[in-house]
Amino acid sequence: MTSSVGFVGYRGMVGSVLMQRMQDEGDFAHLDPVFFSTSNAGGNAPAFAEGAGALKDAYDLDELAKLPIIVTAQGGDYTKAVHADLRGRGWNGLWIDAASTLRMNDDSIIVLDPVNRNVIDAGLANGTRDFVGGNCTVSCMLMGLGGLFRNGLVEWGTSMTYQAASGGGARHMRELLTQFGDINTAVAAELDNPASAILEIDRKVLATQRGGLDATQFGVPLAGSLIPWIDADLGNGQSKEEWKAGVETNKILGTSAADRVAMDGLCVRIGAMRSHSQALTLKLKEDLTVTEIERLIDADNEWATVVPNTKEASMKGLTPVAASGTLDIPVGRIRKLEMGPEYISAFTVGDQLLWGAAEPLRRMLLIALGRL
Ligand SMILES: NC(=O)C1=CN([C@@H]2O[C@H](COP(=O)(O)OP(=O)(O)OC[C@H]3O[C@@H](n4cnc5c(N)ncnc54)[C@H](OP(=O)(O)O)[C@@H]3O)[C@@H](O)[C@H]2O)C=CC1
Ligand SMILES: N[C@@H](CC(=O)OP(=O)(O)O)C(=O)O
Repeated sequence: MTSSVGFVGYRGMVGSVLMQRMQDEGDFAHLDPVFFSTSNAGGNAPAFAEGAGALKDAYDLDELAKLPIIVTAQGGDYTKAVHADLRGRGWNGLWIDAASTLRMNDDSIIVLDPVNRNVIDAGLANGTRDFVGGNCTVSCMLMGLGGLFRNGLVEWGTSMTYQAASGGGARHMRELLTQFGDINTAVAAELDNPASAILEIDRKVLATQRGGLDATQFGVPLAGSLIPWIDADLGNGQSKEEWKAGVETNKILGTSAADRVAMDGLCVRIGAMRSHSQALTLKLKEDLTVTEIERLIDADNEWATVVPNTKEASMKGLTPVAASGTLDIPVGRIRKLEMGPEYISAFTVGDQLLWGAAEPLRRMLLIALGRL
């Protein structure tokens, strides 16, 4: 007996990665998918879902309410527009969502089952119906460093992020590539001539960045530069992305107020395509050896992988290029800092469309279906 599952946002960036993972793992054999669209109701369901019928209107509450499980990667505006009304009319199904809208509600759980399966199971048993994927940097950090956090070894931490263009969505990725291309075009003749002066090339690049690039999505040029602010301005000097590090980490871990781990830092957009990186400083509660720290990280889950703290291994295995498209979460640059024996550094990279977005949703669906 299979369960019907509604999918909203299946063709967006997170939704596409989710669909691909579900096809790769054969998940559709265990459910009857119903696809929804906000823009093309009546159109064809995706080709991979043979027999799924026409796309339904994602704003049609009657259609949504027929389903025991809805998975959405459509975005926060959609969640705001539909979720409360659906609940308001008595719908008691499971809502599995990629957007941040419901994350910090008391009656929702942030899903990252390799880290908080106990919280998810308890929630299901106690009647929780809203399960939300975490912020991408938070989820990737906890997948990598779960061995330290879950053993209660972290007193506080800072996370300085290097976030890829894909965190903004498909149009942001296209804009970054277009900017790189336009910069290259502006100095193509000089690059072809080995005798041309590098300062002249640099001057032309800067002039193009300052006046000749389309920056509609990011607001300012990203190619050859960076943007030290992600998400909304909270008005207290902190960005919303930075705020999420503290509140979401503690909610996922289910820490009590007394055990709260202070997490804060600066979130920065860089010109990587996909995969978020972060440099961490952690104050541990104990003076552990680096060997013991590495053992705890490696042992925590099957995806966290310690990269030896050498130049060669770091350059090869600890980059967005190495991590993108994989479920691996490499963690490297682990060493004691000058500040004292409990202070360590670490650097981790994770594909924020996989563990940072689609994979926790996919696994929550499998848990709900009793398959994980
Ligand atoms: N990007 C990321 O790294 C992460 C994103 N999230 C969250 O996931 C949610 C979805 O994000 P994301 O997938 O990036 O959003 P996208 O903008 O890629 O997709 C969202 C929706 O846009 C519509 N759409 C309009 N034009 C197109 C087009 N040309 N191609 C594809 N879809 C189109 C689709 O709806 P329709 O088919 O109905 O027209 C689609 O479902 C957001 O809430 C985001 O915050 C969470 C973690 C990480
Ligand atoms: N804000 C993230 C992506 C994202 O969608 O995060 P959230 O799900 O917390 O809104 C980024 O831009 O890299």
